[in-house]
Amino acid sequence: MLCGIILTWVYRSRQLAEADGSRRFVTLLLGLFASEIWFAFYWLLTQTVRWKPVYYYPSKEKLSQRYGDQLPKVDLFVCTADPIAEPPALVVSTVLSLMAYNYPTEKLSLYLSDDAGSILTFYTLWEASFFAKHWVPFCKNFNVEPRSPAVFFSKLTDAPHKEWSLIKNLYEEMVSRINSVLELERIPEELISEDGFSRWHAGMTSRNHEPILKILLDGRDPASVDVEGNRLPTLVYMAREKRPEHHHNFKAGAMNALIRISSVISNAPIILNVDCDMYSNNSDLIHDSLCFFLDEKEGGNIAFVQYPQRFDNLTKNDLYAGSFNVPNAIELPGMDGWGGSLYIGTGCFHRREALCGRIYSRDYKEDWKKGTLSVRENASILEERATELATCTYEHNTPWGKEMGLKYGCAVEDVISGLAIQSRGWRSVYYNPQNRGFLGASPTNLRDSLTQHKRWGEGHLQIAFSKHCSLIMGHGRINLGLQMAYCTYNFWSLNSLPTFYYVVVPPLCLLNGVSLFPKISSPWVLPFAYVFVAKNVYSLAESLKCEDTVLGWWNTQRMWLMKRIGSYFLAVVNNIATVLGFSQLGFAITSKATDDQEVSKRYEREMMEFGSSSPFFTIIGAVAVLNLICFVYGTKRAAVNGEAETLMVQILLTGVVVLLNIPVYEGLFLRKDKGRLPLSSTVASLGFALFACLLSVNMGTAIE
Ligand SMILES: O=c1ccn([C@@H]2O[C@H](COP(=O)(O)OP(=O)(O)O[C@H]3O[C@H](CO)[C@@H](O)[C@H](O)[C@H]3O)[C@@H](O)[C@H]2O)c(=O)[nH]1
Ligand SMILES: [Mn+2]
Repeated sequence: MLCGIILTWVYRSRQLAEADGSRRFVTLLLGLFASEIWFAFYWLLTQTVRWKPVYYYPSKEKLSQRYGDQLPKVDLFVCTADPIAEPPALVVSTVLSLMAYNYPTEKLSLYLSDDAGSILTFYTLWEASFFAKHWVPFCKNFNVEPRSPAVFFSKLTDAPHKEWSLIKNLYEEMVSRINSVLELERIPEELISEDGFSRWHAGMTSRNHEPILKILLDGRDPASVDVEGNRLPTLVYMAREKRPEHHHNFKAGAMNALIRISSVISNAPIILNVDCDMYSNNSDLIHDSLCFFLDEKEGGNIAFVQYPQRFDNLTKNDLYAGSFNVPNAIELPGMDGWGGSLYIGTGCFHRREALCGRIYSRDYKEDWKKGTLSVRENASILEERATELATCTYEHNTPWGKEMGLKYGCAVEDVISGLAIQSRGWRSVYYNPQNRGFLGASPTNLRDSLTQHKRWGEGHLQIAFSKHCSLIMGHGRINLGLQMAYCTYNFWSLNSLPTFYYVVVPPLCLLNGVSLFPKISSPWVLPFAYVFVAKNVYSLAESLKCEDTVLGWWNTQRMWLMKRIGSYFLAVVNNIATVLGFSQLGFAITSKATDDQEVSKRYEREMMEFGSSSPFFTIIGAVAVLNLICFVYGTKRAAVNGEAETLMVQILLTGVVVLLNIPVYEGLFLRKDKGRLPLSSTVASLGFALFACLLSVNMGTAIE
């Protein structure tokens, strides 16, 4: 590959040297050359995450033999932020899947952070605290898998035994109560004055309210037991204080508040954090994860154990490339070979001390008994003490959000915080078990998917151009391989500009008969062809090895194009706007709810869902139309003027872009259903594409 790449550079240099006269042509070539140099550089970066992957096989039997009942306490954090975008029934299932872990219940405490500060979410958790009394023993007695009731009951339709129907009924009744409360946007009259509920009052909004903290189940209370008389895990609801004049720092703010309040209630040395849309798919995960931390030889410097983000709502050919199969199976283990994977925000077990900013040192000994000796305090006194830690002003003039907890001010708070932890001397582990640790919901329409990638692209770019860049912050602290591996993600967005250039300039030149590549009969075409074919065959083989389908790989290529010219391009624009002070950091929550039957049907049939207008679609549509026009007229022109030999590479290149964009043409011109591109996008795309073509015709004559 490297030889091929270098040969293409040789060709470009000679082409530049020979380009006599036309400055415009030289400029065009320089742009192309710069793009190619970038692609080569980026390709090189992606080799670092393929160099030496590491795979783990923990042995939980040995763990049990060695530690018996001396295992540490574990705190479980779940974040939710919006009862509309994140349906409470989903949140409850996530919560229950964690409460039912095969782990001594008295050692587990679950904390739910509700950034909406919604009484509806509180009601949901209150319901869950009752249902848990049936669910937890049921799971353990019948070895239920997975332990998310929503998923478990949706998998089996015929009752295998009486108990099953009984619990299923209880579950369905609970969900219907939750849903009717949501519909009415009001909790039942008789609950209003109950403890907990009474903390809500008129005038409270999600952006303006005092801190609310309620221990719904107190694990230390002998009366807090399930239907069989066994202790239940502690269950805590938290809505940190929100005031319009204080920035709340999105999920990072929520996580830091959770770290603090849990430190006075249970203070477990290990923290698991998951997003509300990710249930645990394996009830033995805690044991697996502890194998890493408690390993006597290797465990001492491990700060976090990250599981991959996997999804159970993907279609067969993964239309929106949401599976991340290749990163999950190859790139993240590849990072591990250099000292640890990224922290990706959910499905991650942390060492509390490392998360709180401790610098690693060889003689540090973890106190695994931490939190177990807490003095028996009255729950309401505990609540009061913890509430003070969830106020807006608590963090003022403290290291929270900087050296302590998750970092603030970045759209990928997880990645930047993980890098900071590694730069403090800790290592991380990436563990991708066969039976998939956590399962979540991936975006089910193009717009959501591109929006999510825009947020990520923005965050990563922000890291790349700050003092937190892995090459700066990591310099001398983490392995050079790991610094480079971080760059493959941090530089995502920078791919947008060269890609844009590559899908706009060569087609326009084709339209005008300007040849940018070697003749198809020249031997110089070989390195170009080799690099293109080898890169794609390799990526296809890799994809297939990671359980993608061929069509799935093709869809991934399309999504790469769309992400680069849509999400990443706007991420670059937005970053510049933020630097100039025109824009502010945001966190667009990914919607997890679709109740539109038609939309779901189209998703199942893998029809691209455009739906509403968005700047993404204007860009994507314009590029697609432009390539189509250039392909049709350029090919015709080449045939008529006998220029096929000199223009063939551009015809092929434009042809590939046209093929990738077939669903876009359908959405623009052919489809009639509601998922098609809106008329405004069609008009705008046509307008921009035609404008660019006309403009180029003028310039083309200038070059000739
Ligand atoms: O102000 C906020 C905004 C979001 N969240 C929570 O953050 C989580 C992630 O939000 P989601 O809308 O699902 O975004 P994703 O793009 O799916 O999140 C991915 O990317 C984020 C960083 O951009 C990481 O924090 C996540 O862990 C990772 O799954 C959810 O549980 C939200 O409830 C909050 O708690 N407070
Ligand atoms: Mn999510």
